[in-house]
Amino acid sequence: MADTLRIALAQINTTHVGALHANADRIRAARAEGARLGADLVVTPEFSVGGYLPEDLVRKPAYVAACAEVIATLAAETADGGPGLIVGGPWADGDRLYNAAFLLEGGKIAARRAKHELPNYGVFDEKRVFDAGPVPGPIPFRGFRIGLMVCEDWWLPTCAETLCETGAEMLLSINGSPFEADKHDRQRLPLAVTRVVETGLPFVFLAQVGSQDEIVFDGASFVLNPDRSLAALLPSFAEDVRLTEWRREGDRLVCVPGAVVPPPDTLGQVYAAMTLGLRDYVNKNGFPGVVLGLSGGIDSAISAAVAVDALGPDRVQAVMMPSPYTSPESLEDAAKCARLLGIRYDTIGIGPAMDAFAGMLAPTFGNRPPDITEENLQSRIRGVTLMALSNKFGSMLLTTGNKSEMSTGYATIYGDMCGGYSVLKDVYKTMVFALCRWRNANLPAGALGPAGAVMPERVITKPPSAELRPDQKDQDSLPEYEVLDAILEGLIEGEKSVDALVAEGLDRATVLRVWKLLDRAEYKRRQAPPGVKITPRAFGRDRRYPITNGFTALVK
Ligand SMILES: Nc1ncnc2c1ncn2[C@@H]1O[C@H](COP(=O)(O)OP(=O)(O)OC[C@H]2O[C@@H]([n+]3cccc(C(=O)O)c3)[C@H](O)[C@@H]2O)[C@@H](O)[C@H]1O
Ligand SMILES: Nc1ncnc2c1ncn2[C@@H]1O[C@H](COP(=O)(O)OP(=O)(O)OP(=O)(O)O)[C@@H](O)[C@H]1O
Ligand SMILES: NC(=O)CC[C@H](N)C(=O)O
Repeated sequence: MADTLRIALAQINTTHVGALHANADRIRAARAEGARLGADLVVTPEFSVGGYLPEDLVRKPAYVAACAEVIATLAAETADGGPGLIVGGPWADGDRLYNAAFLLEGGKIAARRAKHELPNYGVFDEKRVFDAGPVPGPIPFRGFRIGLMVCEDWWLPTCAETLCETGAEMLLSINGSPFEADKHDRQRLPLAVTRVVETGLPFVFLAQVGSQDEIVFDGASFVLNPDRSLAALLPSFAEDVRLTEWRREGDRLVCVPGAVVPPPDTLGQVYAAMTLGLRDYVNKNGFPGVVLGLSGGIDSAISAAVAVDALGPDRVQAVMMPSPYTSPESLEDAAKCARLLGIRYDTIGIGPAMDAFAGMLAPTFGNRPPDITEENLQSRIRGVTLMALSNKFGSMLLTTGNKSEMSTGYATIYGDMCGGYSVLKDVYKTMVFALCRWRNANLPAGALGPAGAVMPERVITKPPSAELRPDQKDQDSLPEYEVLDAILEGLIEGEKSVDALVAEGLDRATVLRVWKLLDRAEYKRRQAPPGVKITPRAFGRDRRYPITNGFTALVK
């Protein structure tokens, strides 16, 4: 009986959903690296061939057939005597379609395991497109019995328990686990410890890294030994192919302890997720870079910083678009921020367009006094201008609204909401302030931007203002951000009642006002660009509310 097994954990960015040949090349490179390290088995993440999350793409028979072809090719390549290979992808079996793991060994598909537990909550809808496989049994591999599971399988006890009872020597899960701040400490590690305690088996969590539309995969793969000690923790937000060595000790399989790379602190994780999300979105969709409006305010400053760290200064263009209400401080701060970041900075005044619209609309508006209409026009003129630059130069427009604004509708639809992607969509304003301070004090790993402060201090300390009329401040229209964000978190992430929030010390009238703002802004969010998921309840797939909602009027 063999006593040593070497498993390479390929924590890779499988290029993107549907890019099967590029994904296969990435898998091949990981297998070659595993072979170089002396691996017997190379493990790649959930749906590594097809790209994760495939959503309704799996309903296309052509996609499923193409995946099967690529998997067959990869299987044939394992006739070379090198390591076995675990990949993920769709498996059409008669009229059933599974999310499956495939063991490729000796030139063929040696085993398949269909995902048994299909996640159908949060961002997931797997019951809609996949059939559930049977509870898995262990797979024999070179003298060892491996308990292979596909992601959600290990989040519930049944599969691990059955694998243990049927003789598995280790639990090995391949994952596509979406990032949420602190998910490793808060959820994955404690749950993995539970599975180890329940079964007495070592546990491997092999995760993918990268981003697909709104979802970031943060990596942080790990191995737990039967005594619950952490034998390996791979980096967060970066690819890695790590060799793990397994030995039989009595009747147990144990992993030789290796490097443990803890995830960054919470702000570091959120910043890294925003950076990876934007980088992969822009690169996978083939944009040369991004353009954004730089107002001298905090939201556009941090968005620009993330863009520079994601793409490098040469791929980011900032545009200041002053109106008669733009303060000299904003002009100075925007220019200084662009200088600190080393990005191209253009100035395009919007006064002429404001005058043109005022003249065009005057006969129809008659003697109605100026109001929010004229404010929104400024925002829309900026949106049209930025989209013109995007059309002309091919860069994607980066939109800058944060979660506090998206929650309350404090943004102009077809105005500052214009754009292709957002890094702040799921970040509350209070966290925006903290992230700015964090970035000015830290150079994130892998960042393409400069070290040191990249946002002028005044951008962080001055009161937020949209500058759409003289002396306007956000707090003329909204509660203080500390109060607003506490209420929003309670209503959105907590689904709390008005009474529960009042019992926590919040003012009833303010809570009611925010509740109504939140409900009424649903129509804006449905038309908002996608953005990086950071919290357990991001707008979009994670939180699906009706637009037409009569319950709002009943809330007291
Ligand atoms: N249920 C519904 N379904 C579909 N459409 C609906 C709708 N309710 C209103 N609408 C439409 O939406 C329009 C109102 O929305 P919109 O035009 O956006 O305008 P509105 O929401 O009234 O105003 C925009 C708000 O955002 C603030 N703002 C603007 C720009 C930047 C910033 C900032 O600091 O970041 C803040 C601004 O001060 C103001 O409070 C209506 O005129 C109507 O056309
Ligand atoms: N004068 C300006 N020049 C360039 N872009 C602007 C200008 N004013 C607003 N924008 C764009 O519109 C977005 C919304 O701006 P606004 O100042 O109204 O609100 P904000 O949410 O406080 O954002 P910020 O903190 O970036 O100012 C900005 O982030 C920026 O991208
Ligand atoms: N892809 C999956 O099955 C992932 C589901 C799992 N609960 C997670 O969030 O990590």
